[in-house]
Amino acid sequence: MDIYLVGGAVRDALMARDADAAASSHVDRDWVVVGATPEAMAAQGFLPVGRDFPVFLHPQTREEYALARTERKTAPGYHGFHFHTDPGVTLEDDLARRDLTINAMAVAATDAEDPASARLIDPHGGLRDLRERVLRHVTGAFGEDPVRILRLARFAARFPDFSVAPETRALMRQMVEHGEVDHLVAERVWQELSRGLMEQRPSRMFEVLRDCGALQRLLPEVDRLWGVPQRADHHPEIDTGVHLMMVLDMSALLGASLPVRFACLCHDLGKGTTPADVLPRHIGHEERSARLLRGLCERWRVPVECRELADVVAREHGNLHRSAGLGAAALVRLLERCDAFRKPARFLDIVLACECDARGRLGHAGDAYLQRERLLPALQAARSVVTADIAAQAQARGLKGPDVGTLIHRARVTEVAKALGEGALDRTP
Ligand SMILES: Nc1ccn([C@@H]2O[C@H](COP(=O)(O)OP(=O)(O)OP(=O)(O)O)[C@@H](O)[C@H]2O)c(=O)n1
Ligand SMILES: [Mg+2]
Repeated sequence: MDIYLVGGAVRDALMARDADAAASSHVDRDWVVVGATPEAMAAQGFLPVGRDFPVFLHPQTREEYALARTERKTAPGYHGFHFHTDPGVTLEDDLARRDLTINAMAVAATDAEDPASARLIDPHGGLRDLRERVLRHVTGAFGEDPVRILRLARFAARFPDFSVAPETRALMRQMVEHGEVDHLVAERVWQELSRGLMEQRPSRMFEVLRDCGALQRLLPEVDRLWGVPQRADHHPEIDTGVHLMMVLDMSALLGASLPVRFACLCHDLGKGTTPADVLPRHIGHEERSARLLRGLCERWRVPVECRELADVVAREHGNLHRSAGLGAAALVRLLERCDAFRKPARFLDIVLACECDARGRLGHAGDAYLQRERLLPALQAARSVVTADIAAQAQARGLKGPDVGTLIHRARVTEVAKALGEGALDRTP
């Protein structure tokens, strides 16, 4: 049997060489095995990944070794695949079924330590596309797997200076028109979207998905934000979709976690359903965002941590932005609504998402989020209240649940007022 290194490890080694960077340290190496059978793999100690899937794990390194295969589509969507492997399937056959030319290059396993100096097996011009910074599909096989649209969009977010080849754009549009993305399963969609959100320039993923029409099918709540105006005094970029992309890229620039980036993605969904006669104002968009968010999260089975952060950010981002004008009592109420006393670490995520929102505006990227300088000391002061002591005293006086809550609230307001050097009364009506 002959073994080859393929995919990301080869691509990234060549990119690092071209960039004159240190050898790339691609962690996840993918291997192709030519001229073997499942039985021969098992005899060598490789462990099958699934029953009907020609992929094995190396007994020591646990890296993936796939038998060279061809694929045929038998039904729409992600599940309808038939694999064909036999010892006669060549490396070239296997490379031809891959998604992008830059991912369809191989080197012999004996050269795997230094792929950039090895003899490259590159039947589809992957190296040329890597140098010209083009994402191009390999063959019509791309059209058989709609997940590849999402993968391509994710690679665009990872390699933001790459463009999409015109024929690949056309193919993706055609796939969307034929309803291919309507059969995607939630797990795969969320997997790719979440990875793309974590890349260097998340906006590129959404631009690519929007361009081919996939965004409209997968995330219509996001897609319809383009063309929706906002007040120019608050939002010099005006367009809500443009603003959203700036917020997402700011979240990446600030190294935000996935829940924060997802919260950024969803914070303004409600602006897409603002009645036309109210524009460019968006009164009450927070509540509408939260409702649209619920549907989106159910559709794509978004994990609860992302969902919950996005919900509170959608509801409260405007209140955090306006918190400079709040007195101690209103600040404590805001902190309570954010569940900041039980989840102080999560409150930092809420503030960070709001910072991305504020700085994701034309001309505001360099602003400091001054609200933080008041919100965090307020939280710290309020947390200094020992709730157990107040509860014990209250119980000794015969007080019950809601009254205890009121006493704790008042004590927090007092502490916040002291810390901010203000009276406890609201400054705003
Ligand atoms: N739907 C898919 C999934 C994977 N591949 C092929 O399998 C390789 C390995 O897949 P994966 O590890 O997911 O991507 P990498 O390109 O290795 O990128 P990275 O691991 O850096 O994310 C890809 O390069 C590509 O050749 C494909 O053609 N179509
Ligand atoms: Mg890989």
